[in-house]
Amino acid sequence: MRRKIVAGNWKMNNDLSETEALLNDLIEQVPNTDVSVMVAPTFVNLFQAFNVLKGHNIEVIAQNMHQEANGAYTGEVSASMLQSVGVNTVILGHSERRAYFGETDEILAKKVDTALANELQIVFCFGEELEDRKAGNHFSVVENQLKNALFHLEAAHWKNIILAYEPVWAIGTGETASPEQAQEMHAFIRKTISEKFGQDVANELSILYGGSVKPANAAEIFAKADVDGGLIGGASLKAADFVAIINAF
Ligand SMILES: O=C[C@H](O)COP(=O)(O)O
Repeated sequence: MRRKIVAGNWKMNNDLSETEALLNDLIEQVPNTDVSVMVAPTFVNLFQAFNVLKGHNIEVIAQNMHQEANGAYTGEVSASMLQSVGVNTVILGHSERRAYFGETDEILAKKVDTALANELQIVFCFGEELEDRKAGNHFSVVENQLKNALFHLEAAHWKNIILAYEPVWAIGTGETASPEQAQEMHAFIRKTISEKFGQDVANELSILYGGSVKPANAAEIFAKADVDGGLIGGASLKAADFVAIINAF
């Protein structure tokens, strides 16, 4: 059985008191559910997020990490630093990291290796830009992103990987991929993984959709056979909206 997951990526939002307030709202409102619920606050609030959520069924995850173990990388955070505050899961490859911070497939392949070597689970993000889709190149772009960053892995590694397909044109724009577009791409991704790593890996792999998921559209996206949940940006910043998305399963 594949895991159903709803993860909130808070991006660079919420200071300490806002973080505490939103987490307390989530404690009150998140239902008992078979959906794995995750939230990704900014680095400086991870430690306090664990304190606030102690004993509650919401996982605190990180938005990023550096590929090196330690050293002279001013402003960066390592895998072992994340682990030392209790983090077990890290988002890698978000399109904003790729676009604004120059994260290439090659860097991401290294980050993936470092995360796995440190026994972190990965939410690996990828997705095409609008020009790619308009040109009809979206499948090959996605396939290359997967190949370049993940195809050097072994089948056994995949128990620690969650994929998040996020078409860049749908992130923060209010424009969502249609449920059919999401399903078509998710099925392609599962087939691609199956061909390389085998049917068992593909069957167990959770593939999330991200890009303007809201309470109004979550149910029809999550209803699709190969969509196992969502990576939620803007709508994860309001407890009521995030909880409505969890309840959309
Ligand atoms: O990580 C989340 C995605 O970038 C989606 O963001 P969004 O829901 O604000 O479009």
